[in-house]
Amino acid sequence: APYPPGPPAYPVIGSGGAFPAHEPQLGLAESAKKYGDVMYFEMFGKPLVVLSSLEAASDLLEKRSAIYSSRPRFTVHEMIGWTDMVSFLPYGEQFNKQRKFFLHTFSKQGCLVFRSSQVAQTHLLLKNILQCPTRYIEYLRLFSTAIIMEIAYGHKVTSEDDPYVKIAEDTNNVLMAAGHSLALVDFLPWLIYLPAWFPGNWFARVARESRPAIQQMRNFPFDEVVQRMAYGTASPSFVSMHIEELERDGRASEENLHILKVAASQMYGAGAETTWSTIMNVIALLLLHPRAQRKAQDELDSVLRGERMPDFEDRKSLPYLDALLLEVMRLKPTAPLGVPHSSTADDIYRGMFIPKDSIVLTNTTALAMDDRVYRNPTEFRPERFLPPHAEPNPNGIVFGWGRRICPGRYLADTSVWIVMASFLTVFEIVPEKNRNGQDIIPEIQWCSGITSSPAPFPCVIRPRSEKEVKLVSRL
Ligand code: HEM
Repeated sequence: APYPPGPPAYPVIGSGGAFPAHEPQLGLAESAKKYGDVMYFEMFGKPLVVLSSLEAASDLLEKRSAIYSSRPRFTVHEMIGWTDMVSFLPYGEQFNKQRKFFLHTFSKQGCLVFRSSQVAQTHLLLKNILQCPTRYIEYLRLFSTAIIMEIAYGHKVTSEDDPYVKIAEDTNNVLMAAGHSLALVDFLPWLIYLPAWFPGNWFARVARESRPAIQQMRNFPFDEVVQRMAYGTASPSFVSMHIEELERDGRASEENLHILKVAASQMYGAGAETTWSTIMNVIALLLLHPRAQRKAQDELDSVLRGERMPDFEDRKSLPYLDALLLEVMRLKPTAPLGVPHSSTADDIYRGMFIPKDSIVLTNTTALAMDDRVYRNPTEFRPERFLPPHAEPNPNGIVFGWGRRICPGRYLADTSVWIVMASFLTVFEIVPEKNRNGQDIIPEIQWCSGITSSPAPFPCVIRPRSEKEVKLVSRL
């Protein structure tokens, strides 16, 4: 069978030259109009397949997940020394062992244990923003870090001076420096043999400088939990709950404790930036869509009046807010080009040959913009997810697919839901004014890497009225 259609390949570079370097999700969505929803690139001899429809993503990554659930090699991350974390691991025994820790703890039901931490951190967030609304971006960052640290290690972060915040910042710097997706060196692995001073060999420097931060992130919080458990002062957390379970089952071997340590250290990298970016995307789009903001607030006001009861286990108990969050996540997917999967066997799909070891990218941006699935897809319209419309839930677009689907999705979803329900009850997001008293409606730019979030934009966050100020002061 022939390969899927794609740009022409040339000697050595293959079709690598046609792969867009900047905001690839946009260029690839354009190419898909020409080549179709399953596109083939030969990148310096390596097969790369780009999926651009819900149907193809679901057919391959879900229905044939036995083949499409591995990961490609992430060379830079390998050099840093953290590819033993679940999100980088190829499909196999190590992967299953580590992922099991997540599935167990963060199932829909399992997440309920962490609900009180999510609510307490949200209250702290509201108080912080009330005191200094202009710093809302930093406070949201603190919130996203604090939630993860509390859930992973039972450590309560209450201020920006906390040592766990420093660890988180250092880790984030590593993530930013290394990127979280594919780099040229993944296709040309011999580049790693170039000396560190060689122009363009940034990865050797990043790897060298990152290692101490990674060791600190892995060891310090984990060792603290072990110590607190020995003193009997540990709060329940992902780590303490699993150590207890391993000890109870007689499986607390050095190897299993190491796997747990690695899994816990992954939570920050996978969960903090993504949660923060998603909340920032909501705030940016609500600034641009005041009517939607007002509608969500009307719904929340009906809760305060006692006419409606929100149910933590059912987001649909606030249907408009639920639809609004889905619409933000569809229109501004937090991971605009998904996270690459790779295939572990040759396959034939719709008569096309997809070779073993293909890198498989799902262009979530193209999926969200598919007008066969979403009517007027570029339009911001939460109502598309409400009866009688009920367009498909963009879950795959947001959280990925099959055996690699984000295991933190229920936790992340409720964090975003609780924060936005609370935030919109108390605050409003309004444009800044110019000297003539007119609203400044900013042209928001979205920075895109592995996650996409708005570049800083002018806006004002303020309490909706004195009543809300009192409400927050009483929390
Ligand atoms: C709104 C926030 C979040 C978003 C948008 C998000 C999105 C994603 C996406 C797109 C993937 C890749 C799925 C695939 O390869 O098909 C992923 C993987 C992952 N996420 Fe999340 N995530 C979020 C929050 C979290 C949180 C809070 C945690 C931790 C509790 C977490 C843990 C993970 C892990 C461990 C993986 C790797 C899974 C694997 O490779 O098998 N995520 N996430």
